[in-house]
Amino acid sequence: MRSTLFDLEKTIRQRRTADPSQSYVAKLTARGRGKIAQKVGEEAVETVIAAMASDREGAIGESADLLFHLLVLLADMDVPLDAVLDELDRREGVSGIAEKAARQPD
Ligand SMILES: N=c1c2ncn([C@@H]3O[C@H](COP(=O)(O)OP(=O)(O)OP(=O)(O)O)[C@@H](O)[C@H]3O)c2ncn1[C@@H]1O[C@H](COP(=O)(O)O)[C@@H](O)[C@H]1O
Repeated sequence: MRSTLFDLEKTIRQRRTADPSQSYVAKLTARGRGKIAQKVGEEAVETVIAAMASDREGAIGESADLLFHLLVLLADMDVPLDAVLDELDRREGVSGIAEKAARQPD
């Protein structure tokens, strides 16, 4: 899983400067960060809609679209996927309930 995402991250970084008529990544990148962010939002909503319809295949496809567009956005911000995975590693074993309680002692 990690290598699939890393391979895709590498491809996306290479394709950013390709010919926009030949590359979706280049075309979307040329439209600006706002458009990339909008696509991430759209794919997130489509994933939620598929989940709420108990559409398993739909949720898989929309989740792939979401991860892909998130990687395009991270590349545009020059944030390496490694940084996001490191953050998840940092959180490993820390219960979300305990973490929230530590943040909000009341
Ligand atoms: N994983 C993907 C991937 N997932 C989804 N998509 C594209 O994302 C687009 C989303 O389509 P939409 O209809 O939602 O969006 P749109 O119509 O283009 O845009 P709007 O109408 O919303 O403005 C489709 O064109 C999909 O083909 C992807 N395009 C590329 N990749 C990967 O990125 C690599 C590089 O792609 P290119 O940059 O096109 O060479 C490919 O080899 C793949 O590995």
